Amino acid sequence: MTLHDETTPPDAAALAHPVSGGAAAGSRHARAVGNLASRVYPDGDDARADPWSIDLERIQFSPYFSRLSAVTQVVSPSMGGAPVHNRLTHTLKVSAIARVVALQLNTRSRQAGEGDVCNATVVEAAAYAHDLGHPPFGHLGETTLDRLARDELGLADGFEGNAQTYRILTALDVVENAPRGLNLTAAVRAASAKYPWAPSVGAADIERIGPPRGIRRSPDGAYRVHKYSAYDIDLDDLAEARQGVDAEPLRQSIEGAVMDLADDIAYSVHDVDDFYRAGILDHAPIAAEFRGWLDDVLEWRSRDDAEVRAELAPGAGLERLRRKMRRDDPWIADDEAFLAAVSDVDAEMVTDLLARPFDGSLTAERRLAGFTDRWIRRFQESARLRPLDTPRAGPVVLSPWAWHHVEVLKFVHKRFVLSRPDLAIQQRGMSRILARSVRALGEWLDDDLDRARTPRRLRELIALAREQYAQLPAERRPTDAEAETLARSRGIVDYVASLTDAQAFALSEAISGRADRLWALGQRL
Ligand SMILES: Nc1ccn([C@H]2C[C@H](O)[C@@H](COP(=O)(O)OP(=O)(O)OP(=O)(O)O)O2)c(=O)n1
Repeated sequence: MTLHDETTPPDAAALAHPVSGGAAAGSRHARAVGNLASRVYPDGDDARADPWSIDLERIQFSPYFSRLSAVTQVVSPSMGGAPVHNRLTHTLKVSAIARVVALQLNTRSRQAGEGDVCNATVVEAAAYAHDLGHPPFGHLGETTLDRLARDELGLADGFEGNAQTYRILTALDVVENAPRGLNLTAAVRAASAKYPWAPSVGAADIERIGPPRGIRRSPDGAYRVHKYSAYDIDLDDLAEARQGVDAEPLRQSIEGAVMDLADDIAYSVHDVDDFYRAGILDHAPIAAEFRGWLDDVLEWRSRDDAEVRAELAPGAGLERLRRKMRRDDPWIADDEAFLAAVSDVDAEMVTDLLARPFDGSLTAERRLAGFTDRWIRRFQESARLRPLDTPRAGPVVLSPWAWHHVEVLKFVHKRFVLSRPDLAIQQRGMSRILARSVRALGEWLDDDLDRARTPRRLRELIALAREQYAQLPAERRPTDAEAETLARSRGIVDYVASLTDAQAFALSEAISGRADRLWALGQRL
């Protein structure tokens, strides 16, 4: 069985389903365009070109965007060795994929006699923006900064890469004619919010539709908000942006949903590419895992959960994945689709690709390019509009078949790359580097005798956060003393989060007394 069966275009009836708040798909932009294009501050630039292209340009010209070339995707680009994706090369691919998905959705909609369903330039802008908030060292940096923010700095809304993206767009980055942020349109800001809520989202709001992806109910009944696109001080900006798009509470806009699935498509394929090239994806253990599951599908399905959780034999990882998908996403999980996905990945990736180690030859390059092109195209073509019948999915989704294939590819990466102890040990070191920098900056700010020499940018970031806390509505505004502490904390986190991997290394070493790192931070300090 192959993916091809399931990449047929969605039918006209599917396209006519209500999306984002019940509007007929084709009428959405025509009706709301005034609000979609609104900016927080008056902006002379809008006379120059269409507002979405202006936003796209602002993001592409941002120093936060250039910085992504020196930020970890999975492993740090500053480590040398085999070339791997960094957050910039990843972003470029997400945006190329997202644009094609958007255009395909529009073409099919027009063929079905409807208008466009999404704005391709807004989709592209959101894709360019989507990872701006990734801190040094990628996900590891995100977890470390979140822990430090909550446990040591008193920030109840922690640190989250998506929320940091939104903060950069709307508060930290600058354009000439606005006091803060890039002054983007409501449509682009809303589309950049993959998880359109803050950690303070109320249980009643969650219960209205059920917990979306990024929010989980824990055994004590409370909701844990793992992913979110706004900190408390940026929430009003997000709420205002979302008034301009007709997305329901806790639901992505159509353009945001396209960006989200393009992200999944991009990394599920290019992570395999990176680690196959680097010689990290060993054929034998991966083939054993796939064979171990495929040779005993019925037997695996019949075993009880506790047994499978403890099982070490090859195949157990895939079985745990199957159970997790059924548990978390019963609206789409399907045993036949899972079996097809494991069989296809086994045939096309494990047997065709990994069995022959990458040797740098043009033949190997062609084989890899064929694999990448084929899978990206299938996934792209499978994207379709979906009625809002589950809180776990946005208004645009991958087909069930493509979704299972993406999940199996991600599994290979998680199981055979991310869980390696050699990667883990290095990440533990990087975590220490960030913790050292955060603590040392805090001590410096507390040093009455030397505070005046702290970096000007750090003090400006603190002042910005202080101003934002002071502008919160009375019922959410902290006291002046609390705001002072919170602003200091948010400023430190903003400062460290916007370093590149190499700058984070240099800061930590310089602050620990390594004399040869004196100029390594450049103008940053
Ligand atoms: N513990 C982890 C988790 C993920 N990754 C890598 C694998 C992918 O290349 C990329 C995925 O992370 P993204 O931030 O791009 O996307 P997600 O969809 O996982 O998260 P989010 O929705 O928060 O963007 O990061 C990693 O190195 N370590």
